Amino acid sequence: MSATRVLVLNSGSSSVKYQLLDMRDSSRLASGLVERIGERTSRLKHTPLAAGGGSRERSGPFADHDAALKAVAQELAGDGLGLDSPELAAIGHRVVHGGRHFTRPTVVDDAVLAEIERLIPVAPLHNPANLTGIRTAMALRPDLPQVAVFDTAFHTTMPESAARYAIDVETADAHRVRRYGFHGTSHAYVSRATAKLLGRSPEEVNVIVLHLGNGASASAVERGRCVDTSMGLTPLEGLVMGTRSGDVDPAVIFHLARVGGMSIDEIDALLNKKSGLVGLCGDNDMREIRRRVDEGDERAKLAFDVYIHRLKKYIGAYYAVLGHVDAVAFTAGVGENAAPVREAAVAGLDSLGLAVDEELNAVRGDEPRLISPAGARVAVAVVPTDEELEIATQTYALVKKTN
Ligand SMILES: Nc1ncnc2c1ncn2[C@@H]1O[C@H](COP(=O)(O)OP(=O)(O)O)[C@@H](O)[C@H]1O
Ligand SMILES: CC(=O)OP(=O)(O)O
Ligand SMILES: [Mg+2]
Repeated sequence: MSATRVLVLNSGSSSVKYQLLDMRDSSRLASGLVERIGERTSRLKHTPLAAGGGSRERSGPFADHDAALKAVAQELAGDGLGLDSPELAAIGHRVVHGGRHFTRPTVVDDAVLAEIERLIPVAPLHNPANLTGIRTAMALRPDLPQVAVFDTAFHTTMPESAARYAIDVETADAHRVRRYGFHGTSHAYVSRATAKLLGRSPEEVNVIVLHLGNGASASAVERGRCVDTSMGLTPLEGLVMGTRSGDVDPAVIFHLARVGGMSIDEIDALLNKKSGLVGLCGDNDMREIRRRVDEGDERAKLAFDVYIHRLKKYIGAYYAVLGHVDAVAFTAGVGENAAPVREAAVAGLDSLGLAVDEELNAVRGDEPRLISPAGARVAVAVVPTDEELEIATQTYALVKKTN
């Protein structure tokens, strides 16, 4: 096959991240981001890496994901990297919810589109954006394979004991209520990269991966296979996130409806958009929260403490699930950049063999690195995730196989 380039689209609820890669050496030709789609202040930042130039910014407004992607296509064309290029082999799409059906990357056809659409109620912030991304890309290049790479796929190996909620089996099955897990592309990539950092193969190690971005999730990876993860039916369960509550007693919902007089939609918006760090202190950016903590702000300290307490609980839980842990890996925006979060999350866990070396933890960089003291029983690592590279790799492998 002569075409060796893959365009990856990671469409979020209000953003699109993209990368164009040459899969001969996995090099990046261009990357970019459209933020705040649908708002008046939306903007596009495009970095043509192959051309060696700096980033270009373009302000919107981009009314929806369709408009945003058309603008991305124009930017790429401006660098001679347009979607009409014969060197483009496929377009890879992050799709957040694939249910139980999709366990591996899949070439999109009408049936696949229909299934992604059917799953919208369990990924209302994500799947609609993913669908628009696929449809717009299909319209621009109807001849190219469009490949869906699912956030849920890596977690389909979870045993029933971890995937089942303890609710009536018939009711759960009738409505496909179970724990699916998300961020799987990142958990897969980071657990493998962590094994590599340790000089071992993925099948030889047990890793706890902490993906701490705006959305956040933890996973327990046993010899390369996911055995538990913190997100559930939807990306709301588990850790404290930027705007999502993570775990709450389900009776909070009944209480807010019955006693608080709130509608289901209002409670949904509360838990998904007005909770987590933003609900606790008004900010969802960890940089800002740390700045406020350092100034003695009590609300910011409360938010930080609740965030860390939950994170620590999951580290302990997954330690128990795995029995033996070789490494704990921190990744995504918070995990890769926020040294105080990493330090606080493992503080006091020496008896589990977990500790962070203060100097190593303070080092910044883009490469996977150890931050535990020399000779520690469990490695603690910072392992930058690269969901776009992983999606491109899976996409290219699939189209090469089918061509
Ligand atoms: N230097 C930093 N220090 C602390 N936190 C950071 C830093 N840079 C980014 N973050 C955090 O990372 C978050 C974004 O993470 P990211 O993985 O890009 O999220 P998403 O993919 O969900 O948008 C920001 O909201 C912010 O809290
Ligand atoms: C599934 C999920 O939470 O994704 P994100 O972190 O991109 O919002
Ligand atoms: Mg992310």
